[in-house]
Amino acid sequence: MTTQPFVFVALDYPNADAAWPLVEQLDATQCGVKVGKELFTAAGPEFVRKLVAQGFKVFLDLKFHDIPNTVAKAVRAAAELGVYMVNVHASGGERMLRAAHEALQDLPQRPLLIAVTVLTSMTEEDLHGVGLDVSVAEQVVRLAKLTQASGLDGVVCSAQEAEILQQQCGRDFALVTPGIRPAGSEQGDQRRIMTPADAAAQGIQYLVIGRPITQADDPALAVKQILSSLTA
Ligand SMILES: O=C(O)c1cc(=O)[nH]c(=O)n1[C@@H]1O[C@H](COP(=O)(O)O)[C@@H](O)[C@H]1O
Repeated sequence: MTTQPFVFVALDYPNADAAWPLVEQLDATQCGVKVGKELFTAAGPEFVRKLVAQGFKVFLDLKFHDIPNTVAKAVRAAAELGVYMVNVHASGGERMLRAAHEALQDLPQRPLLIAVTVLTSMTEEDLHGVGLDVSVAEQVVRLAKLTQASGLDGVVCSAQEAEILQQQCGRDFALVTPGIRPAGSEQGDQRRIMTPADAAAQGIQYLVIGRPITQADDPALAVKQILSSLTA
């Protein structure tokens, strides 16, 4: 039996005022929220603190990718906001991953530290375009193993790679999967997608869902329908 995944609603809005009406309709006991580059750049740490104060599990998705010292300090600053999860790019390499992990160790309560493997918008052709002559699955597994060996809690990948990652990294290694698309919804720039129900059946721990909710006529209803599809 698989446990139902926890859903992070991606608050991909241009500012706090645009995001807040949806936040007000969400139940913090049923889902979390993700703050990414657009909203964080506009609304900043204050907005993240406000979400945390409202009781939301917050995934701060800033995908840090820099030299080890810079990423370690950035991850530490994110942790001090009280977020539940923070991410870095696994392709920053082992020393960067270890430095990020190390930076959180003395905190009484630390966020989950997750590394992005291959963005869900990318295909094998895109990997070839950046000089990586491997399949998506090979690259995802390679980066997930590096992430795990560096002490992190899990990876961002597509739900399509869940099975191979569960085989290669075990079921306790957290999988965070964007690229979730309910049947009939627009794919947009995502390439490696799966429906919420199919992703739930894979035993994935965390789903990230943005536009199928934020662009829906009734975003709050879209959240409810997605959550109920996970148990169906
Ligand atoms: O780290 C992420 O959250 C992330 C990684 C990835 O590989 N793909 C990906 O889509 N995301 C984020 O997940 C969200 C997906 O949004 P939608 O495509 O609108 O559902 C966006 O906020 C992305 O920034």
